[in-house]
Amino acid sequence: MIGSEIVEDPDFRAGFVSFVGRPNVGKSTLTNALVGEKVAITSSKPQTTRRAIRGIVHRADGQLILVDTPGMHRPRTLLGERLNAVVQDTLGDVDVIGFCVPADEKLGPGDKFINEQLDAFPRAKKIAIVTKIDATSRPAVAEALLAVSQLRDWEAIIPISSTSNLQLDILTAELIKLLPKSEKLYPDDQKTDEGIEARVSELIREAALEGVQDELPHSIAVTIDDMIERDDRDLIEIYANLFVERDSQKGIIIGKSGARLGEVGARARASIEPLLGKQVFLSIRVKVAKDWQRDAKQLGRLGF
Ligand SMILES: Nc1nc2c(ncn2[C@@H]2O[C@H](COP(=O)(O)OP(=O)(O)OP(=O)(O)O)[C@@H](O)[C@H]2O)c(=O)[nH]1
Repeated sequence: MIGSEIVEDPDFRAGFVSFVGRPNVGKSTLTNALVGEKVAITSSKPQTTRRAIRGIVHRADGQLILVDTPGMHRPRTLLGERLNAVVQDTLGDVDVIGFCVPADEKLGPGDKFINEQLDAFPRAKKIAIVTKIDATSRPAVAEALLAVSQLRDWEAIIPISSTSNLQLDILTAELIKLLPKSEKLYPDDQKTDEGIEARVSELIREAALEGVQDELPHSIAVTIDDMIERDDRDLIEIYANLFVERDSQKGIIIGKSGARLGEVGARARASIEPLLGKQVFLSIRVKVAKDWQRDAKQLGRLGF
């Protein structure tokens, strides 16, 4: 063979990294900030992440494959148990675990509980990430760093802010150093390996979560029936179902004369269109799946 010269860098590193931590500490926001594209959904409501989503960070010297796990918590419903099973499966084979604690809150029992769980994954190297340092004072950050340093012997402890882009490059470099030497695991232009339908349904769920009351977030699931590319126009038709658990929740989602559902659709379209690079026609049908979180058969149908 002539001329096909592939320059292999013997020092290149690649591997899997997972961020863990209590709900709402900023794991999804960090994933998105590192990848530079919206791959994981974020929300001010806890426990909005349900799937292990991968974001891929490409650097000249390495490739980080980020596995975003749901917040670890004590299970209350069957859905909770499945989420925890996802966490266990994920952490069983990552190279590095990034334990996230927010700088603007005191280290609590929830953080300690999760830190203790990490003993079950001896293979993974462990670093501590102190998140949201923009949201508090320097002394508070110092206090958070000190508190987390006392939990275990971390490979590194790195303070960051995802929203103010503080120290994210340092974190990336530090994570790459901890990965095994390996060739590239994904092509350069790939940022996630999640299917497009899964990403679209997550964006719809995110749009539906905005502004809803506390108990509702856990009750919402979205499935996609169909995505049809129109030949005659630069347009994709998306037919989605939004499931809630009770009739009363259906009313909340739809709103007066459908006003709220209209807003949800508009918000979802605004984030789906840049993802698909096309105009989107979006149909959302709201359906009731009674107590789906507790029902194994329904959970399966909704993709959990
Ligand atoms: N000020 C500030 N806020 C942040 C930062 N990172 C995340 N947040 C906010 O914290 C909230 C939770 O962020 P998420 O990324 O959804 O948290 P998570 O840990 O993924 O949450 P779960 O999916 O529930 O496990 C959101 O309102 C974010 O905007 C940060 O660096 N600074």
